[in-house]
Formats: sequence, structure tokens, C-alpha cells
Amino acid sequence: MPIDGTPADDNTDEAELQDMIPREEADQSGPHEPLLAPTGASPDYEADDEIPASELRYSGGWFIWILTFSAGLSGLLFGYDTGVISSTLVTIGFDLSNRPLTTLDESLITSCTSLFALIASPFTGVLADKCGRRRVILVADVLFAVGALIQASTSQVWGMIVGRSIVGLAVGSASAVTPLYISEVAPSHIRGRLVTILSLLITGGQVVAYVIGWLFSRTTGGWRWIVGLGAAPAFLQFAVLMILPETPRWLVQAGFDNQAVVVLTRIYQDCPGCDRVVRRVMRDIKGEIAEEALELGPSKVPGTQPQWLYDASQRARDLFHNGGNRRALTIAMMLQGLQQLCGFNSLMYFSGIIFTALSFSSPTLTSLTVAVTNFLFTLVAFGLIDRIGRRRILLYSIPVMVVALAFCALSFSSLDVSWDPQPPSRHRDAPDKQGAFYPLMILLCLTIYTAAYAFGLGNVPWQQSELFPLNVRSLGSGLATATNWGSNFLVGLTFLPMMKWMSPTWTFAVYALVCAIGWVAVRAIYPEMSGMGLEDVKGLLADGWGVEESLRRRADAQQE
Ligand SMILES: O[C@H]1[C@H](O)[C@@H](O)[C@H](O)[C@@H](O)[C@H]1O
Repeated sequence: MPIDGTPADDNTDEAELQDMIPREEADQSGPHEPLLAPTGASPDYEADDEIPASELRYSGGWFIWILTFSAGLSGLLFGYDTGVISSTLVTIGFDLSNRPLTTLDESLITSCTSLFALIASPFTGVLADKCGRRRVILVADVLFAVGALIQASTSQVWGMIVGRSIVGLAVGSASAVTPLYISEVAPSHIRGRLVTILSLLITGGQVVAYVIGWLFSRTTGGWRWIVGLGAAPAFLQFAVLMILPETPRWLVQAGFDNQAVVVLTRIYQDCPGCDRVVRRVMRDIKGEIAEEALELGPSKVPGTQPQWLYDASQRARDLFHNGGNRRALTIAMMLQGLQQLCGFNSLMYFSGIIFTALSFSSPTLTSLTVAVTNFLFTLVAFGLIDRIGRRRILLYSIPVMVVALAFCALSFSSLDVSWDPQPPSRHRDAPDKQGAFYPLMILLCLTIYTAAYAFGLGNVPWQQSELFPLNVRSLGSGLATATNWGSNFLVGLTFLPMMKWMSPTWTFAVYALVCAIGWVAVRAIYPEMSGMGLEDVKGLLADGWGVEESLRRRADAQQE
């Protein structure tokens, strides 16, 4: 397959595919054994199937952890930049445009990030196919740094909006491409855990943002430090990723087979029978690419259309016209939509306002409990996700969210107050008149809700890339990420008006209802992906949602 990622001819044979390795690259790494059985496995590769399962249960050496943490720094940046806004807004004072921020300024500064993330994420899918996953992360780093520096140095409201929008482009591309990068380098048995590291870094970034916000909240002009510090991890990640490799799957797709073998060998270096495992992974990747080439037909661009546009439209057609791909996209978008529409980020962005309204003496500190709980339970998920399984984790945790939200709604109704979004007294009837019981009850419910969210919905949807076959993986992940940001934008925009016009009780009741509907959808259409090779998922979704089949395969694997 050529470097631009165009599919190979239908009847590609092994020799042809070897020829497609760019010449100078083949020269550098020297000839090596053929790795591929392009259309159906040759006897050689059948033999590889006998690799003992224990070898494929490899839990990763240091190299894979370095790759994951380096790529995951994007999560830290994305968490920091989304978590930082609440403290920034309350500390800007008169520093921008020589006047206090209006409500419109606040809304624009907050929501432009999600809006630009929404715009960037689907394009990221196309870019990550054309230029590679790693290069897109590097571009996102530049955007993160430029956006942070513009915010830190501006003296105008519009400058802040421009800076936050540029950060939004970075957040959108980083959040689409980083899970893709991690899942493409991860050995299948620890893929869930490795992708969960991304969620850990996101939620860790949010905790850091809250703590830094709190530390600088009393310093004059402290907000400039708060937003400017966002540039530091971007510089770090840029430096580290310059020396780290592209994913083996993208390399094979682009024709750099020898480099892919080198990267896979480093990933599996401590694994018993490393060579055989690498050959087997290569065989799976190449088998998948050859199959897709057969399905897609001619790879040459007709007429004067640019090749990349032709490739992108071929992929889009394959994503929407192929039943299995359409199902993968439906599941990924459903999970990402649910992750946001369950309302969690209304706490992330507005918990300060909620706790002020409930008359907590230190709302910022109280908000920190939400961020810390979110982080700690993502850590629990990190330990358990591959053992319990993605589907089961969601089926257990979403009902807890429903119950916690329902009790939260009931507690708000018992407070018998209406929501008035004007500080300092946000409730017409101050709740402390009615005692601290219900505010504490609400805090408890929101903490339980956050814990259940972090355990399941906060991280499982980011496993999205594993649902898609290679040729539509990047585009599918980009569209699912766009669903995340679109829903995030919607929740950010509607939370305060819902609290005001529908009452807090009904707002939280609506979130409970969304979660309940989400549970039914997860149960009906989300198969168990834990432990499955990226190349096996396609078969699972080919003729249906694959739920039963996935549970059967998992039970078999566990018995083994
Ligand atoms: O996975 C993350 C995490 O759960 C964050 O706490 C949340 O703010 C993000 O929206 C979500 O995508």
C-alpha cells in the first residue's frame, strides 16, 4: 500500500505487498521474512495461530507504558483546559477590556472551547489518516501552547475568546487522536487499561486545574498564570513525541511495513516468543488491510480530484454503507453522547455555582471533592476495566447514577426553593434557613453520582477506536469525538437555563432519565470488547450487534 494510504490492488499477492515497502526504508532495515498472508492465511501463518494464549496475554513492557503516558499527556492538557475555566472566570475581575465580564462574555469564553473542539474532531480523523496519528498530536501541542499563551497575555475579552477557541481546536484533535494512538499501540489484553490512562490523565488534569485555580485565586492577575501554565505539558509532550514512533497499524497502512515490525518488536520485546507474536500481529493487520482493499475496490483517484479527498470520501462511504461500520459508529456515538448528556460536565463547569447556591462556606473547595472523586474512581476503573469488561462496568454503574440523580432531584425538591442564577444569594430562600441536611444530602448524591460516572461512563466511551476496523477507525473515532463535544456544548449551554426555567429538581430528573434510557441502549447494542484483538471486532459487528457472541467469546476466554 502506498504512503498516501490508498488501498492496494484487489489481487495483491505477498510479493507485491513486499514491493510496496518504500525502497530506502527496506534498505535500511534489510530484507526480512515475508510477514503477510494477504488473502487467506498461508500455511506459515496457520502455524503462527498455535502461539500459546499466555503469550498473547502479554501485559506490556516499559516501552508501551512510555508510549501511553507520552500520548496521554494530551489528556492532561485537555483535562486542565476544561477544568481551569471555573476558577479563571471568577478571578479575571476587571483585567479584560477594563470592565467586569458580562454573562455573554462568560458564556462565550466557556463554550467557544467545546464549539471549536466539535469543529476540529471530525477533520482530525481525515488528517490522522493522511499524516499519521503522531503528527496530529504534535500539531495539537502547538495549538495548546499558542492558545495558552494568547490567553495569558491578552488584555481584551476577544483575545481571551480567540485563545480559548484555539485551545478548543487542540482539545478536539487531541481527544480524537490520542485514544486512537493508544489503542493502536496497545497489546489487546491491556488495551482497556491503557486507554483508561487517558481518562486518568484527563481527570488528573482537572484536579490540577482546580488546585492551581484555588492557589492563584488570591494573587493579583493570578488567572494569567492559571491559563498560561497550560502551555507547559504541551512543550513536554512535543519534545517526547518527537522521538517516539508512529503506530504500527498506521505504518502498515501507509506502506512502512519494516518500521511497523521495528515498533511492534519494541512493544513486545519482553514477551515470550516476541518474534512469533509480532508476526501474528502483522499478519492480522495486513490481513485486515488486504480484506478492506478487496471491499473498497480501485484505489486510484478518478479525474482531477485530489487523492486525499478521494480517499476520505471512500472511507466515508465505507463507514456509512457497510452495516458493521455503521453499527460501530452508532455504538461509539451513543456512548459518547451518553457520556455528556448524563450531565456530568454541568458539575465540572458549574459546581462552584451550585455549591454557592447551597450556601457551602467554601464552594471552590467543595467543588474539588467532585474533581477528586472523579479522578479516584477513574483510578479504580483503571484497575478493573479489563477484568470486569467495558459492558459490565457500564451495566453496573449507570443504575447507581440513576438512583443518585433521583435522590439529588428529590433533595432539591425538599429544599423547596427556586433557582435564581444571580449571586450572591442564588436561592430566593436561603437553604441554611432549612438546615444543612438537604445540601449535604445533595453533596453526597452528587459525589456518588460522580464516582459511578468515573467508574464507567467517564472512561468507557474513550475506548471508541477499538470498535472500528482500520480503514474507518480514524474517521469513526473523529465523528464519535464530535458527538462528545456537541453534547458537551449542549449541556454547558442548557444547564443554567434548565435550572432556572425547569427547576433543579426537574433538571436532575432529566439527567436521571437520560441515564436510564442509556442503560437500556447499552444493554441492547454494546458488545463486550475486553480482550478482543482490534482485527477481530469487525467480524463481531458484521451481521448484528454481536452482544451474545461477544459474551460467549469472553466466557470461553475466561475459562481458558
Ligand atoms: O472522560 C472525560 C472525563 O470523564 C472528564 O471528567 C469529563 O469532564 C470529560 O467530559 C470526559 O470526556
